[in-house]
Amino acid sequence: MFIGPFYSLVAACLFTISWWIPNVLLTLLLSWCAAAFFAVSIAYWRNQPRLFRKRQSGQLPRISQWVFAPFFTFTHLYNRWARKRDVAPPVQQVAPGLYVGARLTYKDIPDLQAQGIDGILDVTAEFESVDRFTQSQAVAYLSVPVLDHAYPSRSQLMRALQWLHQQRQAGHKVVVHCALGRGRSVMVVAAYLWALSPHHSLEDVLGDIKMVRPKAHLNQRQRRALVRFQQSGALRLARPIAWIIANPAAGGKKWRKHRDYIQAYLGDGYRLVVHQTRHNRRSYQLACRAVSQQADVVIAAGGDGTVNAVARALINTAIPLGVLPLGTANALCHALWGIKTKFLNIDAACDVILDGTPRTIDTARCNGKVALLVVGVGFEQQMIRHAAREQKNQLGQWAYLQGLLGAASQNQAIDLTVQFDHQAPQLIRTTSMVVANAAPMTTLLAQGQGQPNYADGKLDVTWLTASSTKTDTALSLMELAFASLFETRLGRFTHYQQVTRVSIRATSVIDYVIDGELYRDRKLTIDAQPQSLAILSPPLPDTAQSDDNA
Ligand SMILES: Nc1ncnc2c1ncn2[C@@H]1O[C@H](COP(=O)(O)OP(=O)(O)OP(=O)(O)O)[C@@H](O)[C@H]1O
Repeated sequence: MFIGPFYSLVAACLFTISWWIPNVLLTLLLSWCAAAFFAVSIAYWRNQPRLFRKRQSGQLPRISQWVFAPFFTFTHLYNRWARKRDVAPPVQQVAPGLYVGARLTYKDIPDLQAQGIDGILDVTAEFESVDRFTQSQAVAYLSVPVLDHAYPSRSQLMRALQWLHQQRQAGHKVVVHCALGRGRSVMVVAAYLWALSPHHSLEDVLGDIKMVRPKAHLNQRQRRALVRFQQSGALRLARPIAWIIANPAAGGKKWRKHRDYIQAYLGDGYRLVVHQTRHNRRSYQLACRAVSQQADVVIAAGGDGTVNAVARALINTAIPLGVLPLGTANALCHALWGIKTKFLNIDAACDVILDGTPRTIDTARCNGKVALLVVGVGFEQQMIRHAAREQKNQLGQWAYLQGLLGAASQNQAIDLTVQFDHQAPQLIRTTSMVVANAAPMTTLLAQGQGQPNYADGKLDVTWLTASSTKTDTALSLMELAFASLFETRLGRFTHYQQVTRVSIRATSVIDYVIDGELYRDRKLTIDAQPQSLAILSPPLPDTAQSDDNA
């Protein structure tokens, strides 16, 4: 998109000029302009309309008005110039009771009143609303701030559509306006008309708008975003239903602390049904109920145990899983979206659920139970046994490290008969065997060849050579750390194999762990379940370079 680079260039030019000007006052003035344009360019690069802090009332805070005054002055002057050149009326009806408009000023009020328009959907981020209009009881107003040439987020669009639909059903006449009534407003109106007639093509919908307003034009990014939203089911007129299944004990009782905030945040985009768990079986039962009642999204709020129990009910359904990482380690989120999820940011986690796109990942099945992360025998199981709830409440994620050190210092070897796929069974003496579907780098015992790929349809099996000395055990853990950091296997003390099925037997009962929960069985059979779980993930950045602006 050219707008971000354009404002960066303006900022760079202004900085350069300010550097050469001998007058201190002028230097300060130009530096201020440059800083304002630079900040705006960053907002454009990141598609972040929040920079201006436009309020729900449509007003811009005084501080924003001052800080970004050079930018606002520029946009006002450009808008006035462009509107003067425009021969088309600023507001035009494109469907019964639905209008597309340019930025509204006091001069437009008589026209709006004459047409009986009593609803305004303002999709500008950079202009204040006409307060006489928005503060009137008789006029419904909604601000959905979007940057010029950009497109709304999924949650913004869903909110806009639901509001538009409510207004239209209540018999209001509504104008959707942006700066010039060409791009942003057209995109929202097109989304609404497409939601009303989903069997039409986007070209049909845009064609209808263009018949009335020929200058209506979506740029490539807006078009692609609209198609993406339509394909992912975001163009709906009723608020989707999300079930939240929350574990109040997870992660040192984080749910209790953040519950109200989360409900208010997600309540913007979803009708919420909230349940608290008592144990994992209950989480699973609740998730099954959500599936049978056709929830649109089921959100697990807690740690990996809760996520696993909820996911179990969603495997091979079309209902996506949302995750609020309120547990201790939340290794799945770490594996899927990176280390940043370790530093809990409620807003970001909620945004993924509001704006995220469902992505399908593999899962595994072990003796009929679901594994999203790992099935572990030996050290992994002993580590989880050590990291009991009180430990996790006291030490947080350090409880797992303490557990691993405890297991490594005991260094207990076990004899397993293991069969990989259709190979002949082999006897393996080991201190740790981990079968991984997904595992972040912190799940050290699963890093035989670096982080497992959770979308390759395969399971990654890592095991350690049973060693008689603790030094060898320490070296094998270091070898895994190396593999994890450099995605390179040394293979001196550790072994690795990629399979789709593995069976493990022992002479006695096997203690094992699945995603942090402890189990016992005589024999384990673990199968890869390729592409079996849809999970809401952060939207992919729009990579397209071309932009033929609207
Ligand atoms: N209301 C509750 N009170 C106590 N325990 C609960 C409750 N609800 C669920 N549990 C138990 O909590 C465990 C799952 O915890 P979960 O994995 O979600 O959090 P965590 O252990 O803090 O995080 P992580 O697994 O990411 O480290 C399960 O054993 C489940 O039975």
